[in-house]
Amino acid sequence: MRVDIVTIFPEFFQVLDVSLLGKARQDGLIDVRVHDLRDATTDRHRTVDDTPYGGGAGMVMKPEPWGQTIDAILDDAAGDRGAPGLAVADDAELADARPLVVFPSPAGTVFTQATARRYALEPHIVFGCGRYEGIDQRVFEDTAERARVELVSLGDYVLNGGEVAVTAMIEAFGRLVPGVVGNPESLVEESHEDGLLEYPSYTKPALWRGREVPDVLLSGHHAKIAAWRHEQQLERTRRVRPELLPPELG
Ligand SMILES: Nc1ccccc1-c1cnco1
Repeated sequence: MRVDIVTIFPEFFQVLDVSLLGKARQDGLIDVRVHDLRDATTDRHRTVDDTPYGGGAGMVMKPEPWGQTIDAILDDAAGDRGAPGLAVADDAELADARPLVVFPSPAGTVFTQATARRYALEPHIVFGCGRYEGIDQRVFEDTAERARVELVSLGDYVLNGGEVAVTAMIEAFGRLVPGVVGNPESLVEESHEDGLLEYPSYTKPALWRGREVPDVLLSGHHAKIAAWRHEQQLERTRRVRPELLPPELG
């Protein structure tokens, strides 16, 4: 899987060199390439934004550097995908074959575990990190002529830019890419994986500051343990996130 990130803060993504994702990159499972948007500027000050048409506070990111950078990435990836003259699939397949370009945005659809699962199956995703004031709207429209474009939000709060959101999304789908996590079993029993919040977990010692571990977890009775854990999931979900409960369990 190839991931391209366009940002004015390339150093921000050094975080992707450590931990699980660092190993996935070393193992060649995820090929992450970071692009400095300012490299596509032509003026001495490497300007990437300007005042908004129609007035208002803040600055808007200029379209030219974005168009040039995204075109270069998509042209490079098209070259990776094989020689020119590639058989052109019919419309349905072509839509699936086009790369995915994701722009974190407070105006986007909310990123969920289902989004992460879908992204983990994509051969190539380009992430465009904009500022809160936004990227010139024509960038999304122009990019949509050659790629699938998605505006995605992490939730209803304000960030200064897309870099934090992209890091979170890469962690969320990166761990689902086959081979990244050693034991795929560990991906199954997690919050949101089955639509419910996860059950509480315990480990040694059996007694800690006067607090014991639930007896059922020490019983060795696997069916009872599974039933207790599922009940805990339902109780926790009902209490903390009732909107996640399936209608029949609401
Ligand atoms: N606030 C933002 C500003 C810029 C790019 C993304 C966001 C964002 C994404 N999810 C919530 O906010």
